[in-house]
Amino acid sequence: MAAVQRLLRAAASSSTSSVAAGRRRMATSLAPEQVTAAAPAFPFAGAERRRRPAHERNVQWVFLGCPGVGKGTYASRLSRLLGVPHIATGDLVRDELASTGPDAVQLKEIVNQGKLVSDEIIINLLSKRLRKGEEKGESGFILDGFPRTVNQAEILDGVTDIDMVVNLKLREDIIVQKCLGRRICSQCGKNFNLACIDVKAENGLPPIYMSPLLPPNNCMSKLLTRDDDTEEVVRNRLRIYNEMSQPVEDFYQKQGKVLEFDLPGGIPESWPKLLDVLNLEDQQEMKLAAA
Ligand SMILES: Nc1ncnc2c1ncn2[C@@H]1O[C@H](COP(=O)(O)OP(=O)(O)O)[C@@H](O)[C@H]1O
Repeated sequence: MAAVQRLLRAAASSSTSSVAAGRRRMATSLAPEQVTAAAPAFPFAGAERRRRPAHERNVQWVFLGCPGVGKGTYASRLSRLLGVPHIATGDLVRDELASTGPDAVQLKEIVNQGKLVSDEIIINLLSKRLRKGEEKGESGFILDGFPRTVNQAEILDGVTDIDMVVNLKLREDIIVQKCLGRRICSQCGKNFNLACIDVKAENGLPPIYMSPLLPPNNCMSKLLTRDDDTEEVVRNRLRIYNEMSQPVEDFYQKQGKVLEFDLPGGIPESWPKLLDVLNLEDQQEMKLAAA
């Protein structure tokens, strides 16, 4: 069964607080003889056997980090380098908001307060995106913004293998400045950042310089700020991240899959270092040589 169908089945049971709860509910809804005879040990037990081994597919990575840390930037660069889709659940939510879909109004309210949308909605959006990709022959992925709760991480674990989790880190005061500088071009859809971060070394912390990511002239007059990039909402998103998503880091730490990466600065400083720790410098050189 395709990963998408497994995820959709997981979404159907994700309205409970956890996969374990879904498993218990499934067992208790069955007659006792069915529990022993028919109930699988895990709702996706068949899926376990059909997982594709890593050597038969492309990488399946997750990017973690506070809102605004730069997950999108690095995940999309790596996805181009490795030839895998970069799937950002925030983008899926924004696409849904821009649509006239049935969830759009309810979603807008949640997102504009910096809150998380329900696991059920997000998993449905992700499943749809994965299904489209599978139809096009995509293999592997870099997930950005998912999972954000332990429940989402458990569901993902139930349907597919995650090879590695890259956890990007940056000081919170810098993250707030970066979020407030974010702009998106209403015409081409590209992301830019007007903030120039120049923090001196203090209290034993290294200096950090991040140059702005300025748009070309033709985008300049079409820049929009996301409705959820006000200081109040950004701080709320960070608070929610610390509460809900910090445990996701612990979840993957226990599996020994986390690569911690402290961003040393902007893209020029961080990108080569990230390639170095991921052992991807050769890949980058090959790609440049082929270009
Ligand atoms: N995995 C998820 N679970 C729940 N809500 C999500 C998830 N991913 C995105 N969202 C919703 O979309 C909004 C924007 O997400 P995103 O673009 O990832 O934020 P940021 O760029 O600030 O990290 C979030 O504030 C949240 O409301």
